[in-house]
Amino acid sequence: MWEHEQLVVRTGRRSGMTTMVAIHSSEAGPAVGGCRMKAYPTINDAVTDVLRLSKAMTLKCAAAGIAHGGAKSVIVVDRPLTPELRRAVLLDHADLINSFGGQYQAGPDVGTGPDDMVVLRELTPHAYCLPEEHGGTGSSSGPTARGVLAALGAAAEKVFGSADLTGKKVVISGFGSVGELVARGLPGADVLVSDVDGSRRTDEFGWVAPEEAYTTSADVLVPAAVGGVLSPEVVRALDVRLVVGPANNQLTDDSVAGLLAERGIVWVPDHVASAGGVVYTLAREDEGLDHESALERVDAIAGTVRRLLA
Ligand SMILES: NC(=O)c1ccc[n+]([C@@H]2O[C@H](COP(=O)([O-])OP(=O)(O)OC[C@H]3O[C@@H](n4cnc5c(N)ncnc54)[C@H](O)[C@@H]3O)[C@@H](O)[C@H]2O)c1
Repeated sequence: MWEHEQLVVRTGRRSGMTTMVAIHSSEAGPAVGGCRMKAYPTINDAVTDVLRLSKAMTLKCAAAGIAHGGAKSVIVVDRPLTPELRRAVLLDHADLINSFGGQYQAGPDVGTGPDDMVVLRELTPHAYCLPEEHGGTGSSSGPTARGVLAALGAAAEKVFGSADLTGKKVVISGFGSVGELVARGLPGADVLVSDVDGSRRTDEFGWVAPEEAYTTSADVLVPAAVGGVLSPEVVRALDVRLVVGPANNQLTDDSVAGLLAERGIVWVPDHVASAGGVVYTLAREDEGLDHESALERVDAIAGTVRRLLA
């Protein structure tokens, strides 16, 4: 059954490139979600991604108690991006965002950042996370990592009897902006990191080859790269007690949650664990809260995880 409110796919008049917006739900309020800029094998793959990601945003806002619905947008990269072409496709995308009259509000996601939001803002007011010098709150990676750490601590209380992960072995798959901050937020833990980009390797943390990240024996696994990583086959091979991380849509389908439970592995749903960024950004940019008060909202993810696991 079609459960989304809208999907609009458009060819940009400046760039000739395809961009799209999916609004899953605006029942709870204007729909929010990041703008992903990425190459896809086919347009259908991009459509599938934007539909799944927009639904995850509805769940994320609902679980975090935010009065917003869920949406997502995608810019399909189909050729090498020069700075001029990047700007052209962002302006095309801004036109598309504007056509929703505020029912879709965009932020950065994989492939885009605060500077891209500045370009969107030239044509639409509906863009969050501009750099601080432009009046925004910048990258949401910090608050997202903080929310993951809050979720991790609460889940560790349940699984290991203590939120303190000192001495516990933690594998982080995806040593990007969030993964790195999560790694740094676990002093005392035996942290191993993994990334398809070998240049991310550092002496600061142990290293696991990306193809071994999901089979390495550990206490905790943190998916912090891409979605669709927990398939039935992968779950059968997991050798951890707890999975919690920021990557959106970690399960290949909902039934995998049952397999995790059968194996006695506690999994914190990604739409709960990864909400720190959107919680913080909306608290600051919509409600005008100061930094510390917005971080308190992020830390409240721990309470949500405790209730969920109870
Ligand atoms: N940044 C945020 O505020 C935020 C908020 C919510 C959810 N998320 C999700 O969290 C995840 C990480 O976000 P980020 O901002 O750190 O992204 P990022 O692009 O900075 O980092 C992702 C890292 O994963 C690596 N990677 C890609 N494919 C991989 C694979 N198959 N195995 C191992 N490593 C791989 C990349 O090389 C990169 O270093 C993404 O799924 C994102 O959608 C991020």
